[in-house]
Amino acid sequence: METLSYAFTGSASPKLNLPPNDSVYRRLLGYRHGFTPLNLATLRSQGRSRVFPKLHCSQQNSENSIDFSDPDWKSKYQQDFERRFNIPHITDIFPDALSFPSTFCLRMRTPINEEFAEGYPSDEEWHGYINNNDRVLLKVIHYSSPSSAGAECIDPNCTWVEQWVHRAGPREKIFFKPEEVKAAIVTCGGLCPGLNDVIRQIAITLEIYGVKNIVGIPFGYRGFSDKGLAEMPLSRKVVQNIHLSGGSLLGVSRGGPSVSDIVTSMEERGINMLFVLGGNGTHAGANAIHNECRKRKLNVAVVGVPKTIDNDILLMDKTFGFDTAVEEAQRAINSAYIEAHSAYHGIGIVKLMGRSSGFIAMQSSLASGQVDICLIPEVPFNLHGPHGVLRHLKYLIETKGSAVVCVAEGAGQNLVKKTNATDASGNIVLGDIGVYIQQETKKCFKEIGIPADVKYIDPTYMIRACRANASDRILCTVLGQNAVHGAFAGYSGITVGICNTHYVYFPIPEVISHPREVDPNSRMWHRCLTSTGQPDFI
Ligand SMILES: Nc1ncnc2c1ncn2[C@@H]1O[C@H](COP(=O)(O)OP(=O)(O)O)[C@@H](O)[C@H]1O
Ligand SMILES: O=P(O)(O)OC[C@H]1O[C@](O)(COP(=O)(O)O)[C@@H](O)[C@@H]1O
Ligand SMILES: [Mg+2]
Repeated sequence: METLSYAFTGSASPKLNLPPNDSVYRRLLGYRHGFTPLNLATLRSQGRSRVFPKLHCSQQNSENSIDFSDPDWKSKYQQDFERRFNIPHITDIFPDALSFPSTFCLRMRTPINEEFAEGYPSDEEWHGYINNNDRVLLKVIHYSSPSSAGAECIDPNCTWVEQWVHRAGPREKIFFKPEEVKAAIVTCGGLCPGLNDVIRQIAITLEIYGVKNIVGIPFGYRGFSDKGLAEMPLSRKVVQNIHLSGGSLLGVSRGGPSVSDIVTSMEERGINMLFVLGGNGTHAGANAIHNECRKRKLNVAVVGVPKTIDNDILLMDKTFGFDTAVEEAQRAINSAYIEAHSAYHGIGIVKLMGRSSGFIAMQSSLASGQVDICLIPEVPFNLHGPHGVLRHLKYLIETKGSAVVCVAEGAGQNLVKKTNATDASGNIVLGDIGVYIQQETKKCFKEIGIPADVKYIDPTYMIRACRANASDRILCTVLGQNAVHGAFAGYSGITVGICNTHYVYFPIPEVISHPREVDPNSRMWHRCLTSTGQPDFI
């Protein structure tokens, strides 16, 4: 568990040992999913039971909390936030590192064929660069009370505290000479629509800066150690059309060599810019690679691009591929609906991805308007019993004649047999909740003597393998370009993201301290419930 010792010294430079991010803090204070003691009491007094608060009251001791009676608590919190969200820069370890005018020309030239002996062209009069002090507001809602839906509060009064993160984009000064760069791109974890778009944009943008040595590392981190896997040279020509198909040009994998072996391999290959496309696990690896490079005093930029179909990375509006997944899931849900609707007492069950977060299931259910029951990992449910899913299915069959269930793969894991297995990356292999619900539904309707025609659809890999839709492609394009801008600007140990529709750089640890989850007290989840019309299943 994260350390929570808040030592408000009142000195000019307070040493606050704050938790890695707000939601962790909220969790530990019992504010998980926005349920402060206050709003829980309010909701209960209103007789609203659609809440599943888990208050960890035992953790709410004085040692674990900010001293809100300190008149300076807010500015201390902000100072500490500033420190946490500071993005590591090359000058942290090489204070004398030289910078150069950017070769990324806002007025398009062709630096690819230029010699730089005369110095670099600069467009500093153009006002098109990002200033290092440009910031984007992280939270944009001022909740007037902790009882507001989805409230994210720092103190019991839900005081407004501005929290800023760094704006992404090209800087006027760069810290790498393009002709000295060897850039590598690696894609890790599971597939996700848009991987090729990001690879493409990174390669293209690197070329615009004037980099000639660009390679792809095959099959994830494994490609650093497996001698049989050769680097893939990349250029605009090679990547020109790769976005037209799904998957990853470079291949993906789970597991692989140790961080130390990866960095040794990077040294041997002369890689000084590494672009890492992956989810929580990959980013943990990227951050460890960044730290190891610093330990070895290597002048290397490690920049992540969050890739997860599950949309489970903290603090971002969304991750690329998620919109495409939701769109593709419509086909499966619609098929389930047609099958169910056309059958006598038809029940369609669709399982969608989402290891620990139900974003795909929630958004797909909302988008389709055809789902009667949406089940996600964040909201516990009973299958059997008077308030269980099966009882509601019986009601739906009796009243509507058919029903559609959309279940996230990580939902109801307490109901299925544990596999005790892990994949090569150490992720727990989940029990199959979709198959379990299918079997129990068939059994239940047989027992109660009501005919039911149950059809089960598992479209998971079809959704993951497709190419990105137009909106995801734009997101991939901007993220890929910003990753390159971040590396040239001398940042490392960072990842790119979209935050309140603006593009930003985050320090990696802040976005991966735990998987982002659907907040059962959020307006979005309540909208989903309004749309499906489902009751609580507890
Ligand atoms: N804590 C970690 N430290 C270093 N590398 C990690 C860590 N967790 C996972 N990895 C590596 O990151 C890669 C992808 O991780 P995985 O969890 O499979 O996918 P994702 O990045 O999509 O979450 C794997 O090669 C795995 O070995
Ligand atoms: O079959 P695989 O390759 O292990 O992938 C399954 C996993 O992929 C995911 O869609 C995404 O996981 P990652 O973000 O770790 O790639 C999970 O929801 C799912 O459990
Ligand atoms: Mg993972």
